[in-house]
Amino acid sequence: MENVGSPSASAADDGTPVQPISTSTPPVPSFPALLGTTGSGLSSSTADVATTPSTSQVAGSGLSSSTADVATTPSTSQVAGSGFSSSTADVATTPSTSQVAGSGFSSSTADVATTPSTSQVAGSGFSSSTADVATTPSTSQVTGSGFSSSTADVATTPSTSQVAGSGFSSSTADVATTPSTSQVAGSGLSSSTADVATTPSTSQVAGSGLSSSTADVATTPSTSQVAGSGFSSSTADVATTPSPSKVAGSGFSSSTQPQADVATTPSPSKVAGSGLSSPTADEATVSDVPVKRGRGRPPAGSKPAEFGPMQSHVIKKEAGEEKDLKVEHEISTLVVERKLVKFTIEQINSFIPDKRVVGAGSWGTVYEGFIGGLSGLSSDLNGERVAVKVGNYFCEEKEFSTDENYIQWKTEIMLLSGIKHEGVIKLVGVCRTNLGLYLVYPFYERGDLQKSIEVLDWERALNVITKVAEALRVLHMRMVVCRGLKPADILLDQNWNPVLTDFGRMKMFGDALSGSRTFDNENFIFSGHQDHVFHYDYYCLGFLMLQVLMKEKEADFKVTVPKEKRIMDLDIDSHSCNYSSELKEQALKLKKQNSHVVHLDFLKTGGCKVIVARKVTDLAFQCLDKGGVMRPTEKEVVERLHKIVNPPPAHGGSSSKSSK
Ligand SMILES: Nc1ncnc2c1ncn2[C@@H]1O[C@H](COP(=O)(O)OP(=O)(O)OP(=O)(O)O)[C@@H](O)[C@H]1O
Repeated sequence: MENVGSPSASAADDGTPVQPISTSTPPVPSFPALLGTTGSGLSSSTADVATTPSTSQVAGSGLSSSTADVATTPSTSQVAGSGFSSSTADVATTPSTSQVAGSGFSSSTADVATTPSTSQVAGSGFSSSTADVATTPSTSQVTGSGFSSSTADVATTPSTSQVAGSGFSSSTADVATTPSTSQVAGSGLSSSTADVATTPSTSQVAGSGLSSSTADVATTPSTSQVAGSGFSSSTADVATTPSPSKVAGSGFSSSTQPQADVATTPSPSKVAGSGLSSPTADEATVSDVPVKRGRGRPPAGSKPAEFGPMQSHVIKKEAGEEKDLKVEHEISTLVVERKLVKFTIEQINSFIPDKRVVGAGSWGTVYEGFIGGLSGLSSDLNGERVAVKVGNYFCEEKEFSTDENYIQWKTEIMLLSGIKHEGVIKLVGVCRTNLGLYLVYPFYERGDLQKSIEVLDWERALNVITKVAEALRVLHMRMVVCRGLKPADILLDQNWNPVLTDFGRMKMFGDALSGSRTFDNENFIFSGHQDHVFHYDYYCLGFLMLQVLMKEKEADFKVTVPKEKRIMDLDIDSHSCNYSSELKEQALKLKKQNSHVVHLDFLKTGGCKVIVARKVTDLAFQCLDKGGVMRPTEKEVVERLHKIVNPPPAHGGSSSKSSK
């Protein structure tokens, strides 16, 4: 595959500002003038009240789908190589265009868009562009291999995201009145996020590296640039002037105003040669983790973790051995940027004096705890019941920064501190010592869904399914994939509302598919291609739905359900739903395994009507469609569940909860 575009700025060594990456748009892939389908694949085009064509084309193998409601111009979707191209527009007055030239996935969605929402992939990769109430385009382009995502809500100007080489570029804006721009020219990650930004939040990588720019209520740009290889991060809250951060050579540059509420001057940070620059408004916080270089004995006065149950697992290392500069920077940056509470090991131990274990997994052990009246902690934490997750051990042979436990710990922190949603667990705080990694969350007394799956009544069961689907959609909008959602990863609050937990295994888009789920995934993962990781989550959701409907703790459904506990026996053969032959085969296989679809309890206790149970079952099976053709979109899954939970009034009356 050809990478079009190259870094337009080279490493400077004299401290001069980094040249911005050329904003010229990568060439639009040319497509054969095809109408309909030429290779194998599906081409579907649907329009309601469309005054111009809704065009959908497939040249190689793949799926091209184009849907328009009240579109006055075409909603165009094209696939030239193998891949998936989807273009959806509601009340769009200009085209919503989505194109794939190589293999990949290109999705363009616009609601009430008055200009195009454009999404293009030229090489292999993923390009997604979503706009709600956008008055100008929300553009997302990948030319080489990589990922480019651009999302705008109520954007009045474009939210642009571009990848020219291989890499990841994400640009998100809420109520942005000017562009939120994110660009990668070489390989690397460039992420730009703005909430209520009135000017651009710009993030650019020219060489390889990471450039991240985040602004909340910023009235001027929050700029972050990397020209050579390195890391550049710029964060501002209620900033009225720029928080620029630049790296020209290789190195690290961080500019943050973490404790300034209304910062009126820039917090600039620049590295021209190689090295570290972090002149922030809060340097004490950045440097409060002592930086150790090389090997050495533990510093005088340092205490080992008191963790009784953990001691046997911990491979003791000389303190300082693993504390390389990179790890320190990573942690310091995370703690400061994400405004995390960093607990000491003494505090962690005081939270869990009796070490009561409530759960365990492959990463660690979870203890029930309580934050007592500790000085030095904010008052809203005192008195909170918490769960403390303790990493199992570090592997001595590995370099610390590449240790899988450490990577999962960091992933969990990065993802959880970046996503605030009622369906996603909150991170209360973190702790790291030479011997242990710790994560602190609110405590969920009802525990995980696996423990409670048998006692859920119908209404709660439907509520769990719907809220998990909503949370999954939110994760996907942030480009996070679960990679193996299962009941043990869903905690239930006092009101039986679910929250997703266990984010260590989740990934930002771009990693190979893996997960702890064992069922059938070798069949499902058609090619191991990155496009499918999002679909895989919905496959898992389908499975989870069946587990809830059948009150099955186990994922493989091989357990034989006693006859008296059997459920409504779905007559799959004569069933009127639109199962594909492959899906029907799968449903029949499940049926043969004595697995039926809705647990008898639900019907017996007057919990649900057969017709409603069937609707949920249909949806679950469609999520399970291996071929992916029948699988509903994320939006559709959530909308259909909402309609099931709260159906529209039959005769113009008010909507009522009649899902029973
Ligand atoms: N906040 C919490 N409140 C109550 N119980 C919890 C909480 N967090 C986790 N648990 C319990 O601990 C169990 C293990 O937690 P978790 O799945 O996060 O660990 P893990 O080591 O990351 O697991 P995995 O092997 O799936 O990666 C959960 O299934 C749940 O029963």
